[in-house]
Amino acid sequence: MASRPASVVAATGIRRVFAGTTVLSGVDLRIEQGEVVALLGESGSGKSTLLRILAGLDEEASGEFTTSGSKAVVFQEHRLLPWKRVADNVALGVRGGDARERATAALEEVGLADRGGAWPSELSGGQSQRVAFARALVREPDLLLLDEPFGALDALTRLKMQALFGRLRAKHGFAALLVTHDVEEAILLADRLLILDGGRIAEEIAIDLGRPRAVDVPGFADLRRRLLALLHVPADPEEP
Ligand SMILES: Nc1ncnc2c1ncn2[C@@H]1O[C@H](COP(=O)(O)OP(=O)(O)OP(=O)(O)O)[C@@H](O)[C@H]1O
Repeated sequence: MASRPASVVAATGIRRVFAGTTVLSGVDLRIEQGEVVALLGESGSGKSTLLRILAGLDEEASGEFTTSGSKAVVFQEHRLLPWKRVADNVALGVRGGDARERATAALEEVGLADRGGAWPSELSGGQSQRVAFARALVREPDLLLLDEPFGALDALTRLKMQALFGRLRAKHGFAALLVTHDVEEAILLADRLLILDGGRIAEEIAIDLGRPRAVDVPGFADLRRRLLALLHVPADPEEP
């Protein structure tokens, strides 16, 4: 019998209280190797808090969690160091004599092979976010933790970045936790959806729409409508 692949994230009973207010009251979560899980929830539901905990950036949380393999985080803002050139930003913290070559290869993968010598201030928002992805990829992560990585981009750039993410994922096979407000993005990119509500995972939905996937595949609209209802958003702007 084939053994079950190890989970890249296994968390149970994650709790986080800020100044007497319970934001996470007992989150259980597993992410399997190569699986993309989108985390949805209303504003303030604790999505970023959970992601930061899993990234190891919040030591005040309680509960148990393990992550296996290497991980990298991409935030809504690119967080590039303005005093380092693009390639140096990507290579930052990468050990080994081939760090430079690996940074160049990662930049090539995100379509910015020719911008390694540029300063971050010379890049557009979309390009900067590509660099942020290159900086994550160069670490060959088993797990990407993504906090609204396309949230600050214009709608067209966002679509291009979603396509880039799909290609990178198909090639590298990393697992990801994708925090997003965008219901369509979640359905397009994820294998499974989680809805955070009341401090817990209130709903879990496997997406069986196949790949490649587009907004017009059968089942997409129904799932979108169901998710909007779960998030208490009217599907029709004129709905009373
Ligand atoms: N460092 C902090 N100190 C105090 N309260 C915090 C802190 N970080 C988050 N919170 C509170 O925890 C709650 C959840 O915040 P979080 O940013 O995780 O929500 P979110 O679901 O990611 O929201 P959004 O979708 O608006 O980004 C909010 O009420 C927020 O004010």
